[in-house]
Amino acid sequence: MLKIAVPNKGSLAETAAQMLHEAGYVGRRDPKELIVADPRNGVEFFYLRPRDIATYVGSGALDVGITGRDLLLDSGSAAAEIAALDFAASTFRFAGPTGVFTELEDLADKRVATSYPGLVGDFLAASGVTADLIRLDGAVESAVRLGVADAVADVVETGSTLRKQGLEIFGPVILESEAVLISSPTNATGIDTLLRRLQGVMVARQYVLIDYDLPARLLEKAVALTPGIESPTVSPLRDPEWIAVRAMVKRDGTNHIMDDLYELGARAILVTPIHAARI
Ligand SMILES: Nc1ncnc2c1ncn2[C@@H]1O[C@H](COP(=O)(O)OP(=O)(O)OP(=O)(O)O)[C@@H](O)[C@H]1O
Ligand SMILES: O=P(O)(O)OC[C@H]1O[C@H](OP(=O)(O)OP(=O)(O)O)[C@H](O)[C@@H]1O
Ligand SMILES: [Mg+2]
Repeated sequence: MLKIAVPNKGSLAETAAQMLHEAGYVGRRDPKELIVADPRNGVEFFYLRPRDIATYVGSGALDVGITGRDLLLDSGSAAAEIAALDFAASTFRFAGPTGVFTELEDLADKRVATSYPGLVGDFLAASGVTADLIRLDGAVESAVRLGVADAVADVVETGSTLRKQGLEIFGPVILESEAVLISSPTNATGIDTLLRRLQGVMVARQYVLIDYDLPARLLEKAVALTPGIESPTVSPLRDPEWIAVRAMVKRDGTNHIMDDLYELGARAILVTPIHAARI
Protein backbone atom coordinates (compact mmCIF):
# COMPACT_ATOMS: atom_id res chain seq x y z
CA MET A 1 0.00 0.00 0.00
CA LEU A 2 1.33 3.40 -1.00
CA LYS A 3 1.10 5.73 2.01
CA ILE A 4 0.05 9.23 0.95
CA ALA A 5 0.10 12.35 3.16
CA VAL A 6 -2.67 14.87 2.44
CA PRO A 7 -3.17 18.32 4.02
CA ASN A 8 -6.00 18.15 6.56
CA LYS A 9 -6.50 21.94 6.92
CA GLY A 10 -5.42 25.30 5.52
CA SER A 11 -5.10 26.71 2.02
CA LEU A 12 -4.02 23.44 0.37
CA ALA A 13 -6.56 21.03 1.86
CA GLU A 14 -9.63 21.59 -0.30
CA THR A 15 -7.95 21.59 -3.72
CA ALA A 16 -5.72 18.63 -2.80
CA ALA A 17 -8.78 16.59 -1.77
CA GLN A 18 -10.63 17.65 -4.93
CA MET A 19 -7.73 16.62 -7.18
CA LEU A 20 -7.45 13.20 -5.52
CA HIS A 21 -11.21 12.75 -5.89
CA GLU A 22 -11.03 13.64 -9.61
CA ALA A 23 -8.12 11.20 -9.91
CA GLY A 24 -10.42 8.40 -8.77
CA TYR A 25 -9.34 7.97 -5.15
CA VAL A 26 -11.53 7.59 -2.10
CA GLY A 27 -11.71 10.71 0.11
CA ARG A 28 -12.72 11.12 3.73
CA ARG A 29 -16.42 11.47 4.53
CA ASP A 30 -15.86 13.10 7.89
CA PRO A 31 -13.30 15.92 8.41
CA LYS A 32 -12.26 14.29 11.69
CA GLU A 33 -11.02 11.11 9.96
CA LEU A 34 -7.20 10.99 10.05
CA ILE A 35 -6.55 7.79 8.07
CA VAL A 36 -8.53 6.53 5.09
CA ALA A 37 -7.74 3.24 3.35
CA ASP A 38 -8.40 2.89 -0.39
CA PRO A 39 -7.54 -0.80 -1.01
CA ARG A 40 -9.02 -0.82 -4.51
CA ASN A 41 -6.38 1.70 -5.57
CA GLY A 42 -3.67 0.19 -3.36
CA VAL A 43 -3.20 3.37 -1.31
CA GLU A 44 -3.79 4.70 2.19
CA PHE A 45 -4.30 8.41 2.97
CA PHE A 46 -2.99 10.15 6.09
CA TYR A 47 -4.55 13.56 6.80
CA LEU A 48 -1.87 15.71 8.42
CA ARG A 49 -0.97 19.36 8.99
CA PRO A 50 0.65 20.62 5.77
CA ARG A 51 3.65 21.86 7.75
CA ASP A 52 4.29 18.33 9.09
CA ILE A 53 3.93 16.49 5.78
CA ALA A 54 7.54 17.00 4.64
CA THR A 55 8.77 15.65 7.98
CA TYR A 56 6.74 12.43 7.70
CA VAL A 57 7.66 11.90 4.03
CA GLY A 58 11.33 12.85 4.52
CA SER A 59 11.68 10.32 7.34
CA GLY A 60 10.27 7.55 5.14
CA ALA A 61 7.30 6.98 7.48
CA LEU A 62 5.05 7.92 4.54
CA ASP A 63 5.86 7.46 0.84
CA VAL A 64 4.48 10.58 -0.83
CA GLY A 65 2.65 13.75 0.13
CA ILE A 66 1.06 16.95 -1.05
CA THR A 67 2.43 20.14 0.51
CA GLY A 68 3.77 23.58 -0.44
CA ARG A 69 7.27 24.03 -1.87
CA ASP A 70 7.84 26.72 0.80
CA LEU A 71 6.90 24.28 3.59
CA LEU A 72 9.13 21.56 2.09
CA LEU A 73 12.18 23.86 1.99
CA ASP A 74 11.44 25.34 5.42
CA SER A 75 11.37 21.86 6.98
CA GLY A 76 14.87 20.92 5.82
CA SER A 77 13.42 17.42 5.24
CA ALA A 78 15.06 14.82 3.00
CA ALA A 79 11.85 14.55 0.91
CA ALA A 80 12.18 15.52 -2.76
CA GLU A 81 9.79 17.50 -4.93
CA ILE A 82 8.65 15.28 -7.82
CA ALA A 83 5.96 17.41 -9.47
CA ALA A 84 4.30 20.81 -9.25
CA LEU A 85 0.53 20.50 -8.88
CA ASP A 86 -0.65 23.73 -10.46
CA PHE A 87 -2.42 25.30 -7.49
CA ALA A 88 -1.69 27.50 -4.43
CA ALA A 89 0.85 29.59 -6.36
CA SER A 90 2.43 32.37 -4.28
CA THR A 91 5.70 34.19 -3.83
CA PHE A 92 7.62 34.39 -0.60
CA ARG A 93 8.74 37.97 0.05
CA PHE A 94 10.19 40.39 2.55
CA ALA A 95 7.95 43.33 3.48
CA GLY A 96 8.31 46.35 5.71
CA PRO A 97 6.54 49.61 6.56
CA THR A 98 6.06 51.77 3.46
CA GLY A 99 9.21 53.68 2.55
CA VAL A 100 11.50 52.20 5.23
CA PHE A 101 13.33 49.34 3.45
CA THR A 102 14.58 49.28 -0.14
CA GLU A 103 17.02 46.37 -0.34
CA LEU A 104 17.93 43.16 1.42
CA GLU A 105 20.99 44.69 3.12
CA ASP A 106 18.68 47.11 5.00
CA LEU A 107 17.65 44.11 7.12
CA ALA A 108 21.08 43.83 8.78
CA ASP A 109 20.58 43.44 12.56
CA LYS A 110 16.83 44.05 12.22
CA ARG A 111 14.03 41.82 13.59
CA VAL A 112 12.24 39.82 10.88
CA ALA A 113 9.01 37.99 11.78
CA THR A 114 8.17 34.81 9.87
CA SER A 115 6.46 31.41 10.15
CA TYR A 116 9.22 30.00 7.92
CA PRO A 117 12.48 30.50 9.86
CA GLY A 118 14.26 27.67 8.04
CA LEU A 119 13.54 29.06 4.59
CA VAL A 120 14.25 32.68 5.55
CA GLY A 121 17.33 31.81 7.64
CA ASP A 122 18.86 29.87 4.73
CA PHE A 123 18.12 32.72 2.32
CA LEU A 124 19.66 35.37 4.59
CA ALA A 125 22.71 33.19 5.30
CA ALA A 126 23.25 32.60 1.56
CA SER A 127 23.02 36.38 1.03
CA GLY A 128 25.42 37.16 3.88
CA VAL A 129 22.89 39.24 5.83
CA THR A 130 22.51 38.72 9.59
CA ALA A 131 19.08 39.46 11.04
CA ASP A 132 17.16 38.41 14.13
CA LEU A 133 14.37 35.98 13.16
CA ILE A 134 11.17 36.14 15.22
CA ARG A 135 9.18 32.92 14.74
CA LEU A 136 5.41 33.36 14.68
CA ASP A 137 2.67 30.87 13.80
CA GLY A 138 0.64 33.04 11.43
CA ALA A 139 -0.79 36.50 10.75
CA VAL A 140 2.83 37.70 10.72
CA GLU A 141 1.79 40.88 8.90
CA SER A 142 0.59 42.21 12.28
CA ALA A 143 4.04 41.83 13.87
CA VAL A 144 5.38 45.21 12.71
CA ARG A 145 2.36 47.22 13.82
CA LEU A 146 2.46 45.42 17.18
CA GLY A 147 6.15 46.23 17.61
CA VAL A 148 7.63 42.73 17.81
CA ALA A 149 9.44 42.99 14.45
CA ASP A 150 10.83 45.60 12.03
CA ALA A 151 9.96 43.61 8.90
CA VAL A 152 8.27 40.35 7.91
CA ALA A 153 8.89 37.53 5.45
CA ASP A 154 5.72 35.76 4.35
CA VAL A 155 3.55 34.22 1.65
CA VAL A 156 2.20 36.82 -0.80
CA GLU A 157 -0.57 36.00 -3.21
CA THR A 158 -2.52 39.17 -4.07
CA GLY A 159 -0.60 41.37 -1.60
CA SER A 160 -3.81 42.61 -0.01
CA THR A 161 -2.97 41.32 3.50
CA LEU A 162 0.32 43.26 3.42
CA ARG A 163 -1.28 46.44 2.11
CA LYS A 164 -3.97 46.40 4.79
CA GLN A 165 -1.21 46.38 7.41
CA GLY A 166 0.63 49.31 5.81
CA LEU A 167 3.47 47.11 4.51
CA GLU A 168 5.16 46.93 1.11
CA ILE A 169 7.37 44.26 -0.40
CA PHE A 170 11.07 44.95 -0.96
CA GLY A 171 14.24 43.08 -1.85
CA PRO A 172 14.64 39.90 -3.88
CA VAL A 173 12.06 37.15 -4.32
CA ILE A 174 12.84 34.54 -1.65
CA LEU A 175 10.90 31.77 -3.41
CA GLU A 176 8.22 31.06 -6.02
CA SER A 177 6.01 28.52 -4.31
CA GLU A 178 3.03 26.31 -5.21
CA ALA A 179 1.56 23.00 -4.14
CA VAL A 180 3.88 20.10 -4.93
CA LEU A 181 3.98 16.31 -4.76
CA ILE A 182 6.90 15.17 -2.63
CA SER A 183 8.45 11.74 -2.28
CA SER A 184 10.44 9.95 0.42
CA PRO A 185 14.11 9.21 -0.34
CA THR A 186 13.18 5.52 -0.90
CA ASN A 187 11.14 5.92 -4.09
CA ALA A 188 8.18 3.62 -3.30
CA THR A 189 6.47 1.56 -5.98
CA GLY A 190 3.09 2.92 -7.05
CA ILE A 191 4.15 6.58 -7.17
CA ASP A 192 4.10 6.51 -10.98
CA THR A 193 0.39 5.69 -11.11
CA LEU A 194 -0.48 8.41 -8.59
CA LEU A 195 1.61 10.94 -10.52
CA ARG A 196 0.06 10.00 -13.88
CA ARG A 197 -3.42 10.29 -12.42
CA LEU A 198 -2.71 13.72 -10.90
CA GLN A 199 -1.17 14.87 -14.18
CA GLY A 200 -4.35 13.68 -15.89
CA VAL A 201 -6.41 15.87 -13.57
CA MET A 202 -4.17 18.87 -14.31
CA VAL A 203 -4.50 18.31 -18.05
CA ALA A 204 -8.29 17.95 -17.79
CA ARG A 205 -8.38 21.27 -15.91
CA GLN A 206 -6.04 23.11 -18.26
CA TYR A 207 -7.21 21.86 -21.64
CA VAL A 208 -10.44 21.55 -23.63
CA LEU A 209 -11.18 19.74 -26.88
CA ILE A 210 -11.86 21.83 -29.95
CA ASP A 211 -13.61 20.40 -33.02
CA TYR A 212 -14.23 22.23 -36.28
CA ASP A 213 -15.00 21.72 -39.94
CA LEU A 214 -12.62 23.29 -42.43
CA PRO A 215 -12.06 23.59 -46.18
CA ALA A 216 -9.26 21.02 -46.69
CA ARG A 217 -6.94 23.51 -48.43
CA LEU A 218 -6.74 25.55 -45.14
CA LEU A 219 -5.45 22.65 -43.01
CA GLU A 220 -1.85 23.88 -42.57
CA LYS A 221 -2.96 27.33 -41.40
CA ALA A 222 -5.57 25.85 -39.03
CA VAL A 223 -3.08 23.37 -37.54
CA ALA A 224 -0.75 26.27 -36.76
CA LEU A 225 -3.56 27.64 -34.55
CA THR A 226 -4.44 24.27 -32.96
CA PRO A 227 -1.30 22.09 -33.01
CA GLY A 228 -2.62 19.82 -30.25
CA ILE A 229 -0.29 17.93 -27.93
CA GLU A 230 0.93 15.17 -30.28
CA SER A 231 -0.81 16.12 -33.51
CA PRO A 232 -4.45 16.99 -34.32
CA THR A 233 -6.90 14.35 -35.56
CA VAL A 234 -7.97 15.07 -39.14
CA SER A 235 -11.02 13.19 -40.51
CA PRO A 236 -12.63 13.24 -43.94
CA LEU A 237 -16.12 14.67 -44.38
CA ARG A 238 -18.71 13.51 -46.94
CA ASP A 239 -17.96 16.65 -48.96
CA PRO A 240 -14.40 15.93 -50.25
CA GLU A 241 -13.52 19.64 -50.16
CA TRP A 242 -14.03 19.70 -46.36
CA ILE A 243 -12.36 17.99 -43.38
CA ALA A 244 -13.02 17.79 -39.63
CA VAL A 245 -10.24 18.63 -37.15
CA ARG A 246 -10.03 17.77 -33.44
CA ALA A 247 -7.28 18.95 -31.07
CA MET A 248 -6.64 19.74 -27.41
CA VAL A 249 -6.14 23.45 -26.69
CA LYS A 250 -5.40 25.39 -23.51
CA ARG A 251 -8.64 26.44 -21.82
CA ASP A 252 -7.32 30.03 -21.41
CA GLY A 253 -7.54 31.78 -24.71
CA THR A 254 -10.03 29.34 -26.26
CA ASN A 255 -12.24 32.18 -27.48
CA HIS A 256 -9.34 33.86 -29.28
CA ILE A 257 -8.56 30.59 -31.05
CA MET A 258 -12.24 30.20 -32.00
CA ASP A 259 -12.27 33.75 -33.41
CA ASP A 260 -9.08 33.10 -35.42
CA LEU A 261 -10.40 29.77 -36.75
CA TYR A 262 -13.67 31.36 -37.81
CA GLU A 263 -11.79 34.18 -39.50
CA LEU A 264 -9.72 31.59 -41.37
CA GLY A 265 -12.84 29.82 -42.70
CA ALA A 266 -13.56 27.10 -40.13
CA ARG A 267 -17.20 26.47 -39.25
CA ALA A 268 -19.15 24.43 -36.66
CA ILE A 269 -16.45 25.18 -34.09
CA LEU A 270 -17.28 23.28 -30.91
CA VAL A 271 -15.48 23.28 -27.55
CA THR A 272 -15.99 20.52 -24.97
CA PRO A 273 -14.44 20.01 -21.54
CA ILE A 274 -12.19 17.01 -20.83
CA HIS A 275 -13.48 14.90 -17.96
CA ALA A 276 -10.33 12.85 -17.38
CA ALA A 277 -7.04 12.25 -19.18
CA ARG A 278 -3.85 10.17 -19.31
CA ILE A 279 -1.28 11.89 -21.46
N1 LIG B 1 -3.02 33.17 0.05
C1 LIG B 1 -2.37 32.08 -0.38
N2 LIG B 1 -2.25 31.80 -1.69
C2 LIG B 1 -1.60 30.73 -2.14
N3 LIG B 1 -1.01 29.85 -1.31
C3 LIG B 1 -1.10 30.07 -0.01
C4 LIG B 1 -1.78 31.20 0.53
N4 LIG B 1 -1.70 31.13 1.89
C5 LIG B 1 -1.01 30.04 2.17
N5 LIG B 1 -0.64 29.40 1.03
C6 LIG B 1 0.14 28.19 0.92
O1 LIG B 1 -0.42 27.24 1.81
C7 LIG B 1 0.61 26.53 2.47
C8 LIG B 1 0.46 26.81 3.94
O2 LIG B 1 -0.38 25.87 4.44
P1 LIG B 1 -1.13 26.23 5.76
O3 LIG B 1 -1.90 25.06 6.20
O4 LIG B 1 -0.25 26.93 6.71
O5 LIG B 1 -2.18 27.20 5.10
P2 LIG B 1 -2.80 28.34 5.81
O6 LIG B 1 -3.92 28.79 4.96
O7 LIG B 1 -1.73 29.31 6.10
O8 LIG B 1 -3.36 27.64 7.14
P3 LIG B 1 -3.25 28.10 8.63
O9 LIG B 1 -4.58 28.70 8.88
O10 LIG B 1 -3.02 26.84 9.39
O11 LIG B 1 -2.12 29.08 8.71
C9 LIG B 1 1.93 27.08 1.97
O12 LIG B 1 2.46 26.26 0.96
C10 LIG B 1 1.56 28.44 1.43
O13 LIG B 1 2.41 28.87 0.37
O1 LIG C 1 -1.28 38.18 -0.57
P1 LIG C 1 -2.59 37.71 -0.03
O2 LIG C 1 -3.57 37.38 -1.12
O3 LIG C 1 -3.17 38.66 0.98
O4 LIG C 1 -2.36 36.30 0.70
C1 LIG C 1 -1.29 36.09 1.57
C2 LIG C 1 -1.76 35.75 2.95
O5 LIG C 1 -2.46 34.50 2.94
C3 LIG C 1 -1.92 33.65 3.95
O6 LIG C 1 -2.51 33.92 5.16
P2 LIG C 1 -3.48 32.91 5.93
O7 LIG C 1 -4.89 33.27 5.63
O8 LIG C 1 -3.06 31.53 5.69
O9 LIG C 1 -3.22 33.29 7.43
P3 LIG C 1 -1.91 33.01 8.30
O10 LIG C 1 -0.98 34.14 8.02
O11 LIG C 1 -2.43 33.03 9.69
O12 LIG C 1 -1.36 31.69 7.91
C4 LIG C 1 -0.48 34.11 4.02
O13 LIG C 1 0.14 33.74 5.24
C5 LIG C 1 -0.58 35.60 3.88
O14 LIG C 1 -0.83 36.21 5.09
MG1 LIG D 1 -1.15 30.44 6.95
